[in-house]
Amino acid sequence: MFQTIGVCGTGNMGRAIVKGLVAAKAIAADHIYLYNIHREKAEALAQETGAVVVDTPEELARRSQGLIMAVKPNIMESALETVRETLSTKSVLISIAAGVSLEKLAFYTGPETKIVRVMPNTPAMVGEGMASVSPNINVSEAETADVVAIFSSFGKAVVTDEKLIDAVCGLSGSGPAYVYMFIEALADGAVREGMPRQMAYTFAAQTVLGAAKMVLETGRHPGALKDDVCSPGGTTIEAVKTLEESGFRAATMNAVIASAEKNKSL
Ligand SMILES: NC(=O)C1=CN([C@@H]2O[C@H](COP(=O)(O)OP(=O)(O)OC[C@H]3O[C@@H](n4cnc5c(N)ncnc54)[C@H](O)[C@@H]3O)[C@@H](O)[C@H]2O)C=CC1
Ligand SMILES: O=C(O)[C@@H]1CCC=N1
Repeated sequence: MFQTIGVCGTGNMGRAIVKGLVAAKAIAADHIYLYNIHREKAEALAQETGAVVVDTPEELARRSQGLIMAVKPNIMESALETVRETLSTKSVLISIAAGVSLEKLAFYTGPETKIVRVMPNTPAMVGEGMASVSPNINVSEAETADVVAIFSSFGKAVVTDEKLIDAVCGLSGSGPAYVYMFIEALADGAVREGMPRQMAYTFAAQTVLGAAKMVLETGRHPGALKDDVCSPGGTTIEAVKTLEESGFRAATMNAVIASAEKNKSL
């Protein structure tokens, strides 16, 4: 396991990873180094978590056995330029950027660099992340296992062929946004029926959490679990019919495909 981790870019995803790591106690907070071009953002996260702010990207690279690049895809090239020279040959560079291939990352850093592409998601913050992990050829099995261990400490992490990363992005990378929209819509429906709003969010979120747990823990087909809720001639099948009429499944599939397509084009 890495003794030190650096995070370059402490925005929404960088922050979620640091908070997940610290809560999981996967690595001592004072061995997590943060750099943000807007220093105050890194300092705010350091205050919350006990991680350490460094002054320059060079220092970040020098100190980090695992260096997580959590900047936007369009500035990855310039951000890598600032860490390339000081990154130890033994360190592993971990990019979470959508749409930036292992090949392109190696082009920016040099052919010898150990690089792992990871597609995480923001529920990392509460220990329920889902991440894919795709190493390049310079990364050993033990180093890949170290990256999986880091991302497993705050959720699930699976070694994945890089060619599946567009699908991963469309499903679990972007997916929390679709689920929040679903939760909002469920709650709005109940509010329409007279339920107080805060109560509706609790009922909606716990329903999503419980249904997700049923899929993961029973191993049963989601369709069979759905059938168990639909009593013959009952209430649920009326609701299912309206969802089918509204194109719920096609809309959801199209959302995953749209995000995956965008990931390919970045
Ligand atoms: N937000 C999400 O749910 C997910 C994001 N990602 C990837 O994570 C990366 C970051 O995304 P977000 O956190 O959403 O963006 P964000 O805009 O919230 O965070 C980016 C951070 O980088 C900082 N920054 C800009 N230039 C910098 C530089 N040269 N050096 C250091 N820091 C710099 C910005 O001040 C900002 O705090 C993207 O590449 C995105 O594709 C991947 C999976 C999920
Ligand atoms: O919206 C984005 O581009 C990033 C990548 C996956 C989730 N958020």
